[in-house]
Amino acid sequence: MIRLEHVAKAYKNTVIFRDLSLEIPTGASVAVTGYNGSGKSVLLKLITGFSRPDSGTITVDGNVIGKDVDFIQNAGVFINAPQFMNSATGYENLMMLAEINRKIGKEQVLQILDRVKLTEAKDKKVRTYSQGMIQRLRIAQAVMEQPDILIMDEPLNALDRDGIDIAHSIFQEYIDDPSKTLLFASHNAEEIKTFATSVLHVENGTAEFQE
Ligand SMILES: Nc1ncnc2c1ncn2[C@@H]1O[C@H](COP(=O)(O)OP(=O)(O)OP(=O)(O)O)[C@@H](O)[C@H]1O
Repeated sequence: MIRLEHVAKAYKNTVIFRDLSLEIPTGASVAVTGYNGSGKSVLLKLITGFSRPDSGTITVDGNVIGKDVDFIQNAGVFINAPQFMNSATGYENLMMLAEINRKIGKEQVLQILDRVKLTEAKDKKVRTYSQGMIQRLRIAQAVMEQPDILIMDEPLNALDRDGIDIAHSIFQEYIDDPSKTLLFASHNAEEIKTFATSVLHVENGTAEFQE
Protein backbone atom coordinates (compact mmCIF):
# COMPACT_ATOMS: atom_id res chain seq x y z
CA MET A 1 0.00 0.00 0.00
CA ILE A 2 1.29 3.43 -0.98
CA ARG A 3 -0.06 6.32 1.07
CA LEU A 4 0.49 10.04 0.55
CA GLU A 5 -0.63 12.36 3.33
CA HIS A 6 -0.78 16.12 2.84
CA VAL A 7 2.11 16.12 0.41
CA ALA A 8 3.29 19.49 -0.85
CA LYS A 9 6.02 20.05 -3.43
CA ALA A 10 7.12 23.20 -5.24
CA TYR A 11 10.10 24.19 -7.34
CA LYS A 12 10.85 27.87 -6.68
CA ASN A 13 7.52 29.53 -7.40
CA THR A 14 5.97 26.62 -9.24
CA VAL A 15 3.63 24.62 -7.07
CA ILE A 16 3.48 21.03 -8.30
CA PHE A 17 1.42 19.57 -5.41
CA ARG A 18 -0.41 21.69 -2.88
CA ASP A 19 -1.90 19.24 -0.36
CA LEU A 20 -2.05 15.81 -1.86
CA SER A 21 -3.43 12.82 0.01
CA LEU A 22 -4.19 9.52 -1.65
CA GLU A 23 -3.82 5.76 -1.32
CA ILE A 24 -2.82 3.16 -3.84
CA PRO A 25 -3.73 -0.31 -2.59
CA THR A 26 -1.45 -3.31 -3.07
CA GLY A 27 -2.33 -5.11 -6.28
CA ALA A 28 -3.56 -2.01 -8.10
CA SER A 29 -2.49 -1.10 -11.59
CA VAL A 30 -2.58 2.67 -11.81
CA ALA A 31 -2.00 4.83 -14.86
CA VAL A 32 -0.78 8.32 -14.01
CA THR A 33 -2.06 10.78 -16.60
CA GLY A 34 -1.89 14.53 -17.11
CA TYR A 35 -0.59 17.21 -19.44
CA ASN A 36 3.13 17.75 -20.11
CA GLY A 37 4.61 19.38 -17.05
CA SER A 38 1.63 18.63 -14.79
CA GLY A 39 3.76 16.68 -12.31
CA LYS A 40 3.50 12.99 -13.22
CA SER A 41 7.25 12.43 -13.02
CA VAL A 42 7.49 14.47 -9.84
CA LEU A 43 4.79 12.30 -8.25
CA LEU A 44 6.63 9.10 -9.19
CA LYS A 45 9.93 10.53 -7.94
CA LEU A 46 8.33 11.47 -4.61
CA ILE A 47 6.96 7.95 -4.18
CA THR A 48 10.34 6.36 -4.98
CA GLY A 49 12.28 8.69 -2.71
CA PHE A 50 14.32 10.20 -5.58
CA SER A 51 12.76 13.51 -4.58
CA ARG A 52 11.55 14.67 -1.17
CA PRO A 53 8.29 16.48 -0.44
CA ASP A 54 8.47 19.97 1.12
CA SER A 55 5.92 18.74 3.67
CA GLY A 56 3.69 15.75 4.24
CA THR A 57 4.52 12.06 4.38
CA ILE A 58 4.76 9.20 1.93
CA THR A 59 4.49 5.70 3.34
CA VAL A 60 5.07 2.54 1.34
CA ASP A 61 4.26 -0.79 2.97
CA GLY A 62 4.59 0.79 6.41
CA ASN A 63 7.89 2.56 5.76
CA VAL A 64 7.96 6.36 5.73
CA ILE A 65 10.16 7.43 2.82
CA GLY A 66 12.99 9.67 3.99
CA LYS A 67 12.58 8.50 7.59
CA ASP A 68 12.37 4.72 7.90
CA VAL A 69 14.01 4.22 4.51
CA ASP A 70 15.81 6.54 2.08
CA PHE A 71 14.22 4.99 -0.99
CA ILE A 72 11.24 2.81 -1.73
CA GLN A 73 11.97 -0.85 -0.95
CA ASN A 74 11.26 -3.91 -3.06
CA ALA A 75 10.42 -1.79 -6.07
CA GLY A 76 11.59 -1.68 -9.65
CA VAL A 77 11.92 1.84 -10.91
CA PHE A 78 12.18 3.12 -14.45
CA ILE A 79 12.58 6.89 -14.33
CA ASN A 80 15.36 7.69 -16.79
CA ALA A 81 17.67 6.06 -14.32
CA PRO A 82 20.09 4.57 -13.70
CA GLN A 83 22.54 6.18 -16.02
CA PHE A 84 24.33 3.12 -17.25
CA MET A 85 28.10 2.96 -17.51
CA ASN A 86 28.76 3.50 -21.19
CA SER A 87 32.11 1.80 -21.16
CA ALA A 88 30.65 -1.43 -19.75
CA THR A 89 28.45 -3.92 -21.60
CA GLY A 90 24.72 -4.32 -21.00
CA TYR A 91 25.40 -7.54 -19.14
CA GLU A 92 28.10 -5.97 -16.99
CA ASN A 93 25.84 -3.05 -16.13
CA LEU A 94 23.04 -5.31 -14.92
CA MET A 95 25.48 -7.49 -12.99
CA MET A 96 26.87 -4.42 -11.20
CA LEU A 97 23.34 -3.38 -10.23
CA ALA A 98 22.46 -6.93 -9.17
CA GLU A 99 25.47 -6.88 -6.85
CA ILE A 100 23.88 -4.11 -4.78
CA ASN A 101 21.03 -6.22 -3.41
CA ARG A 102 22.50 -9.65 -4.11
CA LYS A 103 19.02 -11.03 -4.68
CA ILE A 104 19.82 -12.39 -8.11
CA GLY A 105 22.88 -13.69 -9.93
CA LYS A 106 24.25 -14.30 -13.39
CA GLU A 107 21.53 -16.72 -14.44
CA GLN A 108 18.64 -14.36 -13.74
CA VAL A 109 20.49 -11.45 -15.37
CA LEU A 110 20.96 -13.52 -18.52
CA GLN A 111 17.29 -14.54 -18.39
CA ILE A 112 16.04 -10.97 -18.21
CA LEU A 113 18.40 -9.88 -21.00
CA ASP A 114 16.84 -12.62 -23.07
CA ARG A 115 13.34 -11.53 -22.12
CA VAL A 116 14.01 -7.99 -23.42
CA LYS A 117 15.77 -9.47 -26.47
CA LEU A 118 19.20 -8.07 -25.73
CA THR A 119 20.98 -11.42 -25.70
CA GLU A 120 22.80 -10.69 -28.95
CA ALA A 121 23.84 -7.23 -27.73
CA LYS A 122 24.62 -8.20 -24.14
CA ASP A 123 28.40 -8.14 -24.63
CA LYS A 124 28.44 -4.85 -26.51
CA LYS A 125 29.27 -1.66 -24.70
CA VAL A 126 26.26 0.42 -23.74
CA ARG A 127 27.74 3.39 -25.60
CA THR A 128 26.98 1.53 -28.82
CA TYR A 129 23.31 0.94 -27.87
CA SER A 130 20.45 2.75 -29.60
CA GLN A 131 17.89 4.67 -27.52
CA GLY A 132 15.47 1.76 -27.82
CA MET A 133 18.10 -0.71 -26.64
CA ILE A 134 18.85 1.48 -23.63
CA GLN A 135 15.12 1.56 -22.87
CA ARG A 136 15.07 -2.23 -23.00
CA LEU A 137 18.03 -2.38 -20.63
CA ARG A 138 16.21 -0.01 -18.27
CA ILE A 139 13.14 -2.22 -18.33
CA ALA A 140 15.36 -5.23 -17.61
CA GLN A 141 16.98 -3.40 -14.70
CA ALA A 142 13.59 -2.42 -13.25
CA VAL A 143 12.11 -5.92 -13.30
CA MET A 144 15.10 -8.23 -12.93
CA GLU A 145 14.64 -8.74 -9.18
CA GLN A 146 10.90 -9.35 -9.62
CA PRO A 147 9.95 -6.49 -7.29
CA ASP A 148 6.52 -6.24 -5.69
CA ILE A 149 6.09 -2.69 -6.94
CA LEU A 150 6.91 -1.54 -10.45
CA ILE A 151 7.09 2.18 -11.18
CA MET A 152 7.50 3.18 -14.80
CA ASP A 153 7.70 6.71 -16.17
CA GLU A 154 6.62 6.60 -19.81
CA PRO A 155 8.53 3.41 -20.53
CA LEU A 156 7.44 3.12 -24.13
CA ASN A 157 9.25 6.17 -25.48
CA ALA A 158 11.73 5.08 -28.13
CA LEU A 159 10.59 1.46 -28.06
CA ASP A 160 9.70 -0.29 -31.30
CA ARG A 161 6.60 -2.51 -31.61
CA ASP A 162 8.49 -5.52 -30.33
CA GLY A 163 9.84 -3.57 -27.34
CA ILE A 164 6.36 -2.29 -26.54
CA ASP A 165 5.02 -5.86 -26.61
CA ILE A 166 7.75 -6.96 -24.17
CA ALA A 167 6.94 -4.08 -21.80
CA HIS A 168 3.22 -4.86 -22.03
CA SER A 169 3.74 -8.55 -21.29
CA ILE A 170 5.56 -7.46 -18.12
CA PHE A 171 2.68 -5.11 -17.28
CA GLN A 172 0.28 -8.01 -17.71
CA GLU A 173 2.19 -10.10 -15.18
CA TYR A 174 1.83 -7.32 -12.63
CA ILE A 175 -1.88 -7.04 -13.31
CA ASP A 176 -2.40 -10.79 -12.99
CA ASP A 177 -0.62 -10.99 -9.64
CA PRO A 178 -2.67 -9.49 -6.77
CA SER A 179 0.44 -9.10 -4.62
CA LYS A 180 2.09 -6.83 -7.19
CA THR A 181 1.47 -3.14 -7.76
CA LEU A 182 2.03 -1.31 -11.03
CA LEU A 183 2.25 2.44 -11.37
CA PHE A 184 2.93 3.86 -14.82
CA ALA A 185 2.82 7.32 -16.34
CA SER A 186 1.42 7.28 -19.83
CA HIS A 187 -0.02 9.46 -22.58
CA ASN A 188 -1.22 6.46 -24.56
CA ALA A 189 -5.01 6.06 -24.33
CA GLU A 190 -4.97 2.49 -25.62
CA GLU A 191 -2.31 1.43 -23.13
CA ILE A 192 -4.15 3.08 -20.25
CA LYS A 193 -7.41 1.38 -21.22
CA THR A 194 -5.77 -2.02 -21.48
CA PHE A 195 -3.47 -2.02 -18.46
CA ALA A 196 -4.83 0.33 -15.81
CA THR A 197 -7.38 -0.73 -13.24
CA SER A 198 -7.56 2.92 -12.20
CA VAL A 199 -6.42 6.26 -13.57
CA LEU A 200 -4.80 8.92 -11.43
CA HIS A 201 -5.00 12.27 -13.17
CA VAL A 202 -2.50 14.97 -12.22
CA GLU A 203 -3.61 18.56 -12.76
CA ASN A 204 -3.49 21.97 -11.08
CA GLY A 205 -1.44 20.99 -8.07
CA THR A 206 -3.32 17.85 -7.22
CA ALA A 207 -3.97 14.27 -8.38
CA GLU A 208 -7.35 12.58 -8.42
CA PHE A 209 -8.58 9.12 -9.26
CA GLN A 210 -10.95 9.25 -12.20
CA GLU A 211 -14.16 7.29 -12.40
N1 LIG B 1 14.34 19.20 -10.46
C1 LIG B 1 13.49 20.14 -10.87
N2 LIG B 1 13.77 21.45 -10.71
C2 LIG B 1 12.91 22.40 -11.10
N3 LIG B 1 11.72 22.16 -11.67
C3 LIG B 1 11.37 20.88 -11.85
C4 LIG B 1 12.23 19.81 -11.46
N4 LIG B 1 11.61 18.64 -11.77
C5 LIG B 1 10.43 18.97 -12.32
N5 LIG B 1 10.27 20.31 -12.37
C6 LIG B 1 9.09 21.03 -12.88
O1 LIG B 1 7.94 20.41 -12.34
C7 LIG B 1 6.88 20.41 -13.29
C8 LIG B 1 6.35 19.01 -13.46
O2 LIG B 1 7.32 18.24 -14.13
P1 LIG B 1 7.13 16.68 -14.46
O3 LIG B 1 8.40 16.24 -15.09
O4 LIG B 1 6.63 15.98 -13.27
O5 LIG B 1 5.97 16.73 -15.56
P2 LIG B 1 5.25 15.52 -16.29
O6 LIG B 1 3.81 15.58 -15.95
O7 LIG B 1 5.97 14.25 -16.00
O8 LIG B 1 5.46 15.95 -17.80
P3 LIG B 1 5.64 15.12 -19.18
O9 LIG B 1 4.28 14.67 -19.61
O10 LIG B 1 6.18 16.15 -20.10
O11 LIG B 1 6.61 14.00 -18.92
C9 LIG B 1 7.45 21.03 -14.57
O12 LIG B 1 7.06 22.39 -14.59
C10 LIG B 1 8.93 20.88 -14.39
O13 LIG B 1 9.61 21.93 -15.06
